[in-house]
Amino acid sequence: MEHLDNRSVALIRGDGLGGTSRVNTLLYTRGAPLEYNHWKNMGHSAWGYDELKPYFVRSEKSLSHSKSDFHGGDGPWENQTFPDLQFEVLKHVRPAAAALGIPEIPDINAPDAPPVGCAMLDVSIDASMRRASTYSAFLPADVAFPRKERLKICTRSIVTGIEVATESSGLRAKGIYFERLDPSSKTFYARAKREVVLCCGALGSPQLLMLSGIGPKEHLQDHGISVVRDMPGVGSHLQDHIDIPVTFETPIEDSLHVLLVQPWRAVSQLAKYFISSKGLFAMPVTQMAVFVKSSLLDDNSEIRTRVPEDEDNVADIEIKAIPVNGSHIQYPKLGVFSLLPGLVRPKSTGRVMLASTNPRDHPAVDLGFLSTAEDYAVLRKGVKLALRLGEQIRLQGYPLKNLQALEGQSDEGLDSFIRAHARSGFHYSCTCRMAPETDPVHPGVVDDELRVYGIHGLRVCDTSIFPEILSAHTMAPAVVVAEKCADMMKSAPSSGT
Ligand SMILES: Cc1cc2nc3c(=O)[nH]c(=O)nc-3n(C[C@H](O)[C@H](O)[C@H](O)COP(=O)(O)OP(=O)(O)OC[C@H]3O[C@@H](n4cnc5c(N)ncnc54)[C@H](O)[C@@H]3O)c2cc1C
Repeated sequence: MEHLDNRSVALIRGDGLGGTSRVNTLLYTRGAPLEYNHWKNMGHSAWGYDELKPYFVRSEKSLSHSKSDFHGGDGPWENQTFPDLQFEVLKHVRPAAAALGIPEIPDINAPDAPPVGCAMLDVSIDASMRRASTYSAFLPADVAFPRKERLKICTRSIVTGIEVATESSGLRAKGIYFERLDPSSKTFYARAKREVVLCCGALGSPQLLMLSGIGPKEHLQDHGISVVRDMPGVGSHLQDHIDIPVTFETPIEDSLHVLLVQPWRAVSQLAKYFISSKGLFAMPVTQMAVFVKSSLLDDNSEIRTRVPEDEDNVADIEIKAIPVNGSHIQYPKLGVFSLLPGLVRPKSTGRVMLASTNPRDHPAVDLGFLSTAEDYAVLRKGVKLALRLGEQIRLQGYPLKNLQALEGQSDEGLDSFIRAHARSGFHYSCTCRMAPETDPVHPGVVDDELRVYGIHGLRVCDTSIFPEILSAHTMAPAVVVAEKCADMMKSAPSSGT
């Protein structure tokens, strides 16, 4: 990436039923009501917090919070907090934050959660201490099997294109082409009786649209693809959270790395998990995070005592505390603790393009990280705050050693540290954005009912439709998009849209 000293950063996606929720960190956060109300104020009247809250509640079964106006108690998707901290270093995080004037937040998903605080996070792990992926929650055997006459699931398959026909009423998606992953597979065709719904994620959905001739005309022509519909918005406005790992050495016993260095510990912990559903394998990697709104920090990342009047009261920095190495630099045999300041309201945007016309190739992704100066300013404060938290943990008597050399804390020094260590937060969004197609800067791809402009019978339903990225981890908002999409499809006329 141009602004990361031309470094590449790793991107991850889960390929399987349940998508990336099969491999992710399972943190369940929703974002602030103000952010959804911002979507609403952008003109998407059915996408404000009050309109979406019933979908959050409908899908959720919280095992840690009482059922309420905003927490679900009967939904299919379980989550819980993990207040029992198994690593000493984690026990120091809340006191360290308190010493810096950062209070505890009892529930980060409460609509009135403040923009500064330290919170135990909800994690989508079920009562049996198993991963509650969207697959296990929403497509369990008792839902899938009774529907097997009308529900066909093709695993180990890849969609290679959408068939779009020209009818008297205009363009219409008629079905999809797909292949088995086996390289010698023939091509199959599935006809859509009503609609085609793309849910290939913010990297996959624009790729498939472009492979099908729907995207920026010049880019399609460069790849020799016949243009079905010129849509400059497809793949543009890619947004992602930017994480900067700040790593520290801990005693090996006090880091998850103990499982690598002492394999017998891994075996005994695994046995403990299978026998009693307890131990390290029953714990999420991330249990807590510190949230801060950068305008409430001064240049030394001290909390200002006088809070500026600001209606946009949403944290733009999230610092995750994890007992493991969060950086791309390897520290074999060391115990590592990381604080991961993440910029969760980035201004930088990138794009998804085709690398080739082969659907099995990954798309070419430019995250566009750090293409605006504003993002640097927030990240500097995030890194300084992480260092101050580390210092406080040491002041409490914990033997924490800095692992990365950071020459002073000048803007130049911090910026080069940020460039050298930035990594993806894996929250890719907005590449088929819900926005007017005529938006002069970032043209939209879908309307408020997630229908692709100018093509009947085609919707997109994943994080690519976000009009703007949220400060939340993106899995719970993706589920809400899916819940809402299902309702809109049920109420659509049977001839399709
Ligand atoms: C390592 C990691 C950790 C994360 N941790 C968290 C977390 O703790 N909390 C959180 O909220 N979010 C987290 N996320 C992000 C979250 O998982 C995603 O935002 C969310 O899963 C996005 O949902 P989606 O439906 O938009 O896309 P996905 O879940 O990515 O699903 C899209 C699916 O479509 C498939 N696909 C793509 N193209 C094709 C094709 N042509 N044919 C067939 N299938 C195709 C992909 O293989 C994928 O399985 C994490 C992500 C990663 C990578």
